Formats: sequence, C-alpha cells, structure tokens
Amino acid sequence: MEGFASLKAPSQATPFFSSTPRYWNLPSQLSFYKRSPFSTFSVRAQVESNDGLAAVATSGESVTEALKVKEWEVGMFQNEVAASQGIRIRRRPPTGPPSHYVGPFQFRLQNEGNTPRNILEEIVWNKDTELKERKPLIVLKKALENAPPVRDFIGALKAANERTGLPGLIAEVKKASPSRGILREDFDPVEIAQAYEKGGAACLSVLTDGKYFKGSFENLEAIRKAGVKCPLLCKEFIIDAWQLYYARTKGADAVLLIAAVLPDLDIKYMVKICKLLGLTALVEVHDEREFDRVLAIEGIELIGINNRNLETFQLDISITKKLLEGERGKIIRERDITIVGESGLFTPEDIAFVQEAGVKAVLVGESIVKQSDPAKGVSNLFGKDISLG
Ligand SMILES: O=C(O)c1ccccc1NCC(=O)[C@H](O)[C@H](O)COP(=O)(O)O
Repeated sequence: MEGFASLKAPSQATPFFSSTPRYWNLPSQLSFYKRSPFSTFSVRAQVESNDGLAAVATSGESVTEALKVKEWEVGMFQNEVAASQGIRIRRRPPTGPPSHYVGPFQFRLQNEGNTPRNILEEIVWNKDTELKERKPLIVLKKALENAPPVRDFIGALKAANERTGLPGLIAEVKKASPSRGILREDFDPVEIAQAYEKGGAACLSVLTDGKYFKGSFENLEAIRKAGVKCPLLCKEFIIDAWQLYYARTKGADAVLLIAAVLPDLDIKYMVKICKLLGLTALVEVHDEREFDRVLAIEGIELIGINNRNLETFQLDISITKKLLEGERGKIIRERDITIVGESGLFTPEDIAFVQEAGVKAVLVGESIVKQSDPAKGVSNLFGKDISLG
C-alpha cells in the first residue's frame, strides 16, 4: 500500500477549531502510475480541502480513508497548539488513528491514551463526534433569515444591576449535570424559564447538551417561542464555529466560549463571528492564565469566572475574588468589561461576596432550579424580592 503525502498544516491564519465549513475538492489531481513490474497501473488521487489540508490516496485504499487520516493528523496538531497555550483539554484522542496507522481495531481499544482524562475532555470528544452529523452551513445560513431578532444580553444584565443594585441574574435552565446528576425530575423548561423571568431574572441560560446535562436545542427554541422576554444564553460546549450559527437559528442571543477548551485564535475567530451574527460571547475562564489569555483578545465585553473546576468539579467561590484582585480588576474596570460570577452560588451571602469582588452579574443553576417554585428560588438567592412588580 502506498504511503500518504506528509501533512500540509493549515496556515496560521486558519483557526484550528474552525472546521466551518471544511469541504474537500475531489480530486484536484488524478494521475496514473505503474505500481510495480508485476501490477498494471494504479490510480493516485490528491484531494484538498478549502482550509489547506491535502491528502493523497492511491488505489488500494479509498479517498475516504485518506481523508480520515488527514483529519486525525490535524486533530493531533490542534492538541499540540492547545497544549502550548496551557490548555489541558485535548480536542481529540491522541491515539486511535485510522486503522492502518496502528493495526487492528482491538489494539486501539487497549490504548490508554484514548481514555479522556476528565469529564470536560470527555464532553469535548463527544461533541466532536456529535458534530459529524451536522447539516451543511449553507442550510443554516438560509435558516438564519427566519431566526428571531437578537436581544441585548449585556444591556439586560446592566439594566437589572442598575434597577436592583445587585448583580444581574442569568438563571440557568438545567435538568442535570455530571457533578450532581438529576437536579429536577419534573422538568418543564418553559415553565421554569417563565418562573425565573417572573422572579426577576435578567437573562436565562439554557443547557443544550443532551448527553451530560439532559438539555436540548428544542428547549431553547421552545423557551424563545413561548414569548419569554429575557435574552437567552445557549449553554453549549462550542468547539466549532458552525455551532454559533446553529445556536442563532434556534433563537440564542448569547453563546458560551470556554477558554479551557478553545485556543486563542479560535476565541478571536468565534468572537468575530458572534459579532457578525449579533450574538454576545460570554467567554469563560477559571484561572489566571486563562483570564490573561482572554484579556489579551480584542473586543471581549463579557467574561464569566467559573468557580467550578470543570475537570475536577471542585467548587470555590473565592476564585472569583482572586481573579479580580489587583491589575486584572483594574483592566476590567478601565475597559468596562462585565464580569459574571458563575457556579456554586447558593445564598445571599455568596451573592454579596462575589459582588464585593467586582461582578456585575451571576450565573446560577442548581440552587434555583431545585426549588419547587423557581421564582421563589430567585428571591431566596438574593434575600429579597427582585421581581419587576
Ligand atoms: O455543572 C457541572 O457539573 C458541570 C460539569 C462539567 C462542565 C460544566 C458543568 N457546569 C456548567 C456550569 O458552569 C454551571 O452549569 C453553571 O455555572 C451553573 O452552576 P451551578 O449554579 O453551580 O449549577
């Protein structure tokens, strides 16, 4: 069997996770050559993708196989770039390339490198697989024409903060989570969303991941269609710009970009696409390194500090305080960046603690979704009624 041409890496200008839309021009060259003195002629096809990948297949293996190898090689390249930025989450399993790289399938199953190192990595690998089923971008672009108008996510948070003197609430419609399991059995997303709005939430966060959070895009769409006025955050694990378009077609006003998962170039690229689509990007960080990376990116207006370590599930609300102290806090104030304190907030004291640290908004799920009346859950969380009337 013939070997493959060496990897032609995507150019530095091409964001690594932006496979939107990668398509292959089949074939850009087709040539015939004599394989050996004993065989006759063999066919050699070179294929290229629009974002700079090249693969060569010869007869004896299909073009599809050649493409699989190239996709895998790019995945490995992405892992290396991410690691160089301190990102521990690998986009794809480091081993388990197409079969002729390592031999029969059973060897791949035995290879430990194919086991995700933590839950966030598992979610990302699963998302990568889910996205293989996606519709072409052109179909989404058409659907965008019928998407409901975008609403001002940051504006709603600021208005709530001014109105109540408390951080604006992003209330999360969350049925389950990997760390806590099922949070609410009688889960009606629209009813919960309406109750949050009645209780005084400024915005809502709707989990759309099915496998780990029991959420869905149908929930997002249904909440939007039910006439809820709060702007909606699509709480998804975004690894591909395609998802931004999809979220918008389903009625999202904002999306989450996780710095622990996305390299700088991808965040930059996705922030630009968000602006194009009118979406607000909530860029989430968990430590100093991620915070500094995000602060170095132009055009960031909304940063979430997640008190939950997404690799270990450990909760510590003093993370928010630690990240907002000193020079970083000064930069935030100078640039008027809105900070959201995320996760592990249960009491009015917790809210006061993160507000004192400098947040103007909070993202809360568990403590309010578990209440039999989520509207009441909101007033319990703040220690007072923050509803409009
Ligand atoms: O909540 C989890 O267990 C979790 C696990 C892995 C990745 C993300 C996870 N949660 C996403 C969030 O950050 C929270 O849903 C959100 O901040 C609300 O947190 P909480 O108020 O603690 O429910």
